[in-house]
Amino acid sequence: MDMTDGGPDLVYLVTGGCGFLGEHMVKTLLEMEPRLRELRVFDLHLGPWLEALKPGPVQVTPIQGDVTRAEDVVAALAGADVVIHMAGLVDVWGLNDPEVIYRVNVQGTQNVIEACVQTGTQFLVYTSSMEALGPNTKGHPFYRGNEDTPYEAIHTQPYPRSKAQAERLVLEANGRKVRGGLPLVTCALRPTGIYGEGHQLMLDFYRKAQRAGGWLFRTVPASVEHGRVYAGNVAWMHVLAARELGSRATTMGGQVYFCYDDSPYKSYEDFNLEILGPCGIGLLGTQPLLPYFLLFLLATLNAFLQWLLRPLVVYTALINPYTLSLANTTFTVQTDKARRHFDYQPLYGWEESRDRTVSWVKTRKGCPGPLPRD
Ligand SMILES: NC(=O)c1ccc[n+]([C@@H]2O[C@H](COP(=O)([O-])OP(=O)(O)OC[C@H]3O[C@@H](n4cnc5c(N)ncnc54)[C@H](O)[C@@H]3O)[C@@H](O)[C@H]2O)c1
Ligand SMILES: CC(C)CCC[C@@H](C)[C@H]1CC[C@H]2[C@@H]3[C@H](O)C=C4C[C@@H](O)CC[C@]4(C)[C@H]3CC[C@]12C
Repeated sequence: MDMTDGGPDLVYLVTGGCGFLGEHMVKTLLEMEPRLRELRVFDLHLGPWLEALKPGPVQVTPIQGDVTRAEDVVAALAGADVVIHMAGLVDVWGLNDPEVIYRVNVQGTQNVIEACVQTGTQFLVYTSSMEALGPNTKGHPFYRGNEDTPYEAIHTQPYPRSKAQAERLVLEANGRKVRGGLPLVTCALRPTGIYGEGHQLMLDFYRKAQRAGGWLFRTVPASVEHGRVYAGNVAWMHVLAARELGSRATTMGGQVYFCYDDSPYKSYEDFNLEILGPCGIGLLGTQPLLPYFLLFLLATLNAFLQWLLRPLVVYTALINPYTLSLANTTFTVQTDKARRHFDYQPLYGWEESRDRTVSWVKTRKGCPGPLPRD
């Protein structure tokens, strides 16, 4: 990628561009990447909001496609300079069969890599996850760690296992020769729990609290820190990583970066309260209102019901043994690797990130919507 000339001559492809993070990604690229000539938005389900972007100076090309179909990916990538690969199945609730999660998250990523090689696309930024590393099932805390902090990654669940496998594929592909003979340059970004406009789970908590008279009930000790990062900053980090991969290939190629910003270190529920508090929601209890063993029992019962009802219906509940252990294990990051390697600074400070999310929740207040994991 020629970094010297400032003209809009680059073609980007964003897979999963119509998801929660994808929408932030597409809008941030259009706003912040002046060298963009064409932005291809690839997704299984295209969002109607894309239409509003079409009259702008950058050519926005919606592509309905499936990352598990190699031919879809090759066709979408032909002639692209950069691919930001964030399509994936985010499923920690057992909604999908493990093989489906593998096919989309791992095989889909392999398809993206092979398509880069085949079409000559030289730059690939992969949206990984903190879960490629942890928390592990032993409940080991990862307290404000960085990319070099030793941690025993143990994956028993399909989603984190798939993210770890896909991340490895992406990093190992760094340096492969693409069509035309140039080396593929790859890196992976690992967001912690993302929040922001479009965060369905935040809305689910909001509506649940509304039905309970405006209250949430504490289930996780306040001392358990859970990493959170604003979607706009995660998107911005992808913009910068993609921009710099060309000129800093030796430094950045094959590297992982945690996504971080100024969002405060808090428990999962205390953080949610930062957003939902200004929307009129309170959190009851300074300690968990139910003892852990009861929550664990409930989570196990939910897992049992899921197994029992599987032949008839896919029963899912918010709390299962895995989500309970995720929420109850400290996992936070403190790092400056992205700043050192590609000059990343958050685009939005904490107050602005919070306020943007609060405003969004408020606008969604009256809107009916599904509560898929009630
Ligand atoms: N939400 C988080 O807290 C979080 C945290 C860390 C990492 N991530 C990662 O970020 C990425 C985006 O997550 P999100 O929260 O926006 O999820 P999302 O479900 O909102 O978006 C994923 C998008 O991928 C698309 N998709 C799914 N299967 C596809 C397929 N076979 N072909 C093409 N497109 C397909 C979906 O239609 C959807 O638009 C994922 O890779 C996820 O693992 C998310
Ligand atoms: C109060 C709790 C017991 C209720 C259950 C909360 C639970 C649904 C939350 C807790 C932690 C959340 C995950 C965490 O933020 C990180 C990620 C990584 C990312 O790659 C996908 C989303 C995910 C799994 C969050 C999902 C919701 C979780 C499990």
